[in-house]
Amino acid sequence: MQFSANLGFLWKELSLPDAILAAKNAGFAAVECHWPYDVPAEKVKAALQETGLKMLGLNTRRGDTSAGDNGLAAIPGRVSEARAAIEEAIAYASEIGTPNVHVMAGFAQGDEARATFLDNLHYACELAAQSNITILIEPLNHYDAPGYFLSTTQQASDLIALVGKTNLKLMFDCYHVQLMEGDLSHRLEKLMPLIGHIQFASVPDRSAPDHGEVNYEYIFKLLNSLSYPKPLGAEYKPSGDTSASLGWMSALKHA
Ligand SMILES: O=C(O)C(=O)[C@H](O)CO
Ligand SMILES: [Mg+2]
Repeated sequence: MQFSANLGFLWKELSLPDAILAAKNAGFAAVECHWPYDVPAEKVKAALQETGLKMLGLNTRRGDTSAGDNGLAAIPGRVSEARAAIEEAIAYASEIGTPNVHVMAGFAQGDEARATFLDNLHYACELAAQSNITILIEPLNHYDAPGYFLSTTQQASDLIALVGKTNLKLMFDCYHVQLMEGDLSHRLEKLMPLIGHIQFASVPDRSAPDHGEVNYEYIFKLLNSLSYPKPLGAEYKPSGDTSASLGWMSALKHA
């Protein structure tokens, strides 16, 4: 198994370029991040080149976080902001060679939100295809993100079918899926053709994946048996120093 360090949570105290170096030194095969926009893309690109790591994914900007925004793409009346965020994310990803952009839906409910999200996803997929980029959508759990538009894998599968683009995929975050739906093994098997990236953390405390209600040794063995080919995203919140939280890596690498 190979792992991707999610630098939104791991080595958070370091600058993004330094966090990339730290991930390399710790033995990660790739990295991913949340919102890299405060760092010029050339600096991130230089760190990726120096380490030989790929940045597997990044997110669209969330909007005005001080006003509580958590994404824009499903919010009626904010289409031009949502599209600007999509354009910015795709341009940044394309400059640093990132293959996936997670388009964040935001807090909204109902038919108008759904229609807005579908339109914006269509727009994102067409733009992303020009740079060979995949668009990801990620169901988030109701405890951390109450009122977030996208909360289940069923909802995500329906949206993917409706948009009908081959570069629209599911971000399967085991942490969120376990909290909302459970049944991880069957869901991973069934949804495999739709999955663009997988993330993991302990459940329910979202820390290192060596305790809690999910047995990741079992899940990673299953992914191996399904020949899942890509690094798995370690997106957890270390309870202290990141480097001291990595005992799980050697234990799970050979799952
Ligand atoms: O919260 C998550 O699980 C994510 O992966 C998003 O990128 C950040 O909201
Ligand atoms: Mg996630």
